Amino acid sequence: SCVSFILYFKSQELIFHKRHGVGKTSLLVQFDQGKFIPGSFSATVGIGFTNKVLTVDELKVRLQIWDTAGQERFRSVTHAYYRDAQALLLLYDITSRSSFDNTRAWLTEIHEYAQDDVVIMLLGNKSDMTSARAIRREEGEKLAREYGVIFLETSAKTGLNVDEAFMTVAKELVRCSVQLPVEPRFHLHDVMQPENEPSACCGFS
Ligand SMILES: Nc1nc2c(ncn2[C@@H]2O[C@H](COP(=O)(O)OP(=O)(O)OP(=O)(O)O)[C@@H](O)[C@H]2O)c(=O)[nH]1
Repeated sequence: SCVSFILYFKSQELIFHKRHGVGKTSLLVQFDQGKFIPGSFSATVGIGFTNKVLTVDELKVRLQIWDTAGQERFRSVTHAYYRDAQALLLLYDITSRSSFDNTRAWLTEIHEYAQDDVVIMLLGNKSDMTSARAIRREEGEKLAREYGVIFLETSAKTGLNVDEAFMTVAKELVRCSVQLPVEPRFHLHDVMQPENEPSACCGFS
């Protein structure tokens, strides 16, 4: 048995027209290939995606991860993808205050465009760059708490929490889809028993 989910991966960073990528592509490469390829990724243009299959409680979960351009000029393109995504990964760079400030704006925006039961994860990337850190871990945790979303600090370079981040999202997606009592979006009842207690895990709390 296999279930599929669409993940939408987003970051945004524009400083005086100079691009400072927060590491989306690097994080996906680390997740996909288990290695860090430094430097020189060409800026993501438009939208690309990676497919990964994870196993959650013996259930195969296919994640279709859409890597989207952070740049403002692609906004109208990327808005269309909010609606289809079951999970949103919002990435900021712990060495960049502006990338962190942007996440608050997205969290508000998501309310408007995303499905109500979307799983949201906030990720603070480049956690290996301790001497350049501009955002304390507690600030990330606080923002995540405020919006009721999951939070982790990651490093595409060292691989810290990279697998954990996607595994956490996959588990949450399975848990949330199992809990839909009336019209399950995924027919999981053959393989898993629905839990009795509904929880506020899905979507904004
Ligand atoms: N030290 C460190 N550097 C990183 C990390 N992740 C990415 N980088 C570096 O940051 C720069 C930008 O990374 P990209 O992966 O291209 O960023 P991006 O978010 O995909 O950029 P766009 O697709 O244009 O939005 C590159 O020089 C990477 O090598 C990390 O976890 N630690």
